[in-house]
Amino acid sequence: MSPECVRQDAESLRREVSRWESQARQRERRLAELERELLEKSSRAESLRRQLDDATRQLEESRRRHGEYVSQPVEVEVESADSQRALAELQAKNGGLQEQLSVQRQLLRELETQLHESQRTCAQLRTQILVYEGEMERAQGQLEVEMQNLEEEKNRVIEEAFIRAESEMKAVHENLAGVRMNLLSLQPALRTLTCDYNSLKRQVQDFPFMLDKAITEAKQEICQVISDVSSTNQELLRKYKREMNLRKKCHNELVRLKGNIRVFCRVRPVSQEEQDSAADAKTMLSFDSDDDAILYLANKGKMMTFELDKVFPPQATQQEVFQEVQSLVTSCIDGFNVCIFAYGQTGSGKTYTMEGVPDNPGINQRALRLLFSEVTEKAPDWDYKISVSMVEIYNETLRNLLGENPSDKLDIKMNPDGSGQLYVPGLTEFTVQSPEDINRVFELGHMNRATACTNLNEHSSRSHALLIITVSGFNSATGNRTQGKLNLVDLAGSERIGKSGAEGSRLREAQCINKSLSALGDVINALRGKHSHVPFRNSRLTYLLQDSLNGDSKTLMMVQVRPGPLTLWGPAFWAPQGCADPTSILYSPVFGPHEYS
Ligand SMILES: Nc1ncnc2c1ncn2[C@@H]1O[C@H](COP(=O)(O)OP(=O)(O)OP(=O)(O)O)[C@@H](O)[C@H]1O
Repeated sequence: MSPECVRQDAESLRREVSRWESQARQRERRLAELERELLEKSSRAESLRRQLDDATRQLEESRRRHGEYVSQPVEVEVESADSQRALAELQAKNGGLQEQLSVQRQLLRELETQLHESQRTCAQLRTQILVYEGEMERAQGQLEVEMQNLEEEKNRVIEEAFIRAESEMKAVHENLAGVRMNLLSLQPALRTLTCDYNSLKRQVQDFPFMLDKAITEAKQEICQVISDVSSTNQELLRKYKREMNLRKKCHNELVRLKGNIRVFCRVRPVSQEEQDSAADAKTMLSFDSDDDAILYLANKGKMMTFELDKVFPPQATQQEVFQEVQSLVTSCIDGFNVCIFAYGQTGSGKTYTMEGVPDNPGINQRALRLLFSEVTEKAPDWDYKISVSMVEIYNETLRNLLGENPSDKLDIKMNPDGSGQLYVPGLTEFTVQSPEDINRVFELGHMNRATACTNLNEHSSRSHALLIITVSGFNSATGNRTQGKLNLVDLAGSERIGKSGAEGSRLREAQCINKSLSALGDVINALRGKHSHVPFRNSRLTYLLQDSLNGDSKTLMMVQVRPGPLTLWGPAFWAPQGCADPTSILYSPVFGPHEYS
């Protein structure tokens, strides 16, 4: 039992005993009262008895006297009438005394009854007192036993605590001895520290003077460094401008040597459906493991070789493709206009290359993210603004995909500012400041494109989708300004009308697509051939992109190819030499094909 429990038990027993004691005291008081009452009643009974005795004595006296009178009746009768009157009075008195006696007797009986009653009560109370005393003795005995137990428990607990305290004391003494030892060994260290502290204190006192001196020296050095840096900056600025000019010259030279139009080819992987159909899966294409610019095509026992700027095999990833185009993308930060076209027949992977899929984005998103990181790196010298427009060309009609009314038709006009530049009145331009803005813009463009048609997949195959990114920069140090435009174009599918057998509105759609693709081919051929006249106005697409195809702008044609038998490939590989189809560049003297038997 814990000391706390023992203490609580003793406390409750103590309370119980005091309760019993107060009860006993009450009963003792009551007993005393009853005894006092008994005494009173006994003395009253005694006085009544005395009264009774007196009355009896008087009565006896009266009787005796009466007897005397009765024994001498004649004498009385003879003696006098007075005596007779006295006799009558005595008789009346005797009657009264008789009555009094009977009353006193009655009273005595009552008092005797009361006395008996009181004696019985007294006996009962005495018995009760004896019972109480017995109980009290028993309680006292119990209490003493409990007290004894508690005393023993207390002694045991105290003994245990004492033993514990002794062992703790011993441990504390040991610790103390260790601490004393440590203290002894620390004393020399303390002396060293005190010495160090004193010397530091002296140094701190000297510090303000030293600081003043150091600040003055540092100021002089900083002034010197600032003047050195400023002259170095001017030197660097001069070199930077010279490098920029050199870079531009080199680029122009490169463009002149290579032409500013590149052609890449991307072959998409065989889909599950195509794999299931054994005939379709048989591909006639092969690649050169040593030269990533060569594509082989087996046709009627002959091997044709196409030489392009770059060929991406089916396993090429979105990142690998983007890596090859990123220098073109960033050149718009330097003020160049750039066009990247995805060209190919329906299902060849144009949208996959340009837009990509949510978890693996294509050139559009990657280009915007790269532009963001590049312009951020150039801050704070350069301050850039990136704005975005989205346009769709369907049946030679221009639609504003970021506008409030995407079904409204837009027009292309000459800018009234006299710059000779074209512009599209009413075309919505969003300034984007973060990758989140880009996502919002793409979502809006996609939603507007979807709401304007009944079947988005079919519609997107038959319309050109353009993402136009304008990057304007201002260098606060040099005052230089730049403006470049990046046009990312997902062209409509390039099916041949004759083969598709289209009629009515489908025929008109196909004619429009062919017309605009031919116009694009004409423009590219005229630009590559450096013709004096370039027929930009022959289609909405080439007219809209005039600024971005002309001059020192850069163009990339990404020819998308779907695998499978030759019959499925469409005009990309079938266009006869000299045909206006833009893919005829594949047949140009530069790219081939070279036939081998
Ligand atoms: N490189 C690739 N890797 C994996 N899947 C691809 C690749 N290229 C295309 N695909 C898939 O092939 C299918 C057709 O591609 P996509 O829709 O991009 O073709 P498209 O040329 O844009 O067709 P359309 O002219 O009808 O718009 C899609 O399911 C696409 O996800």
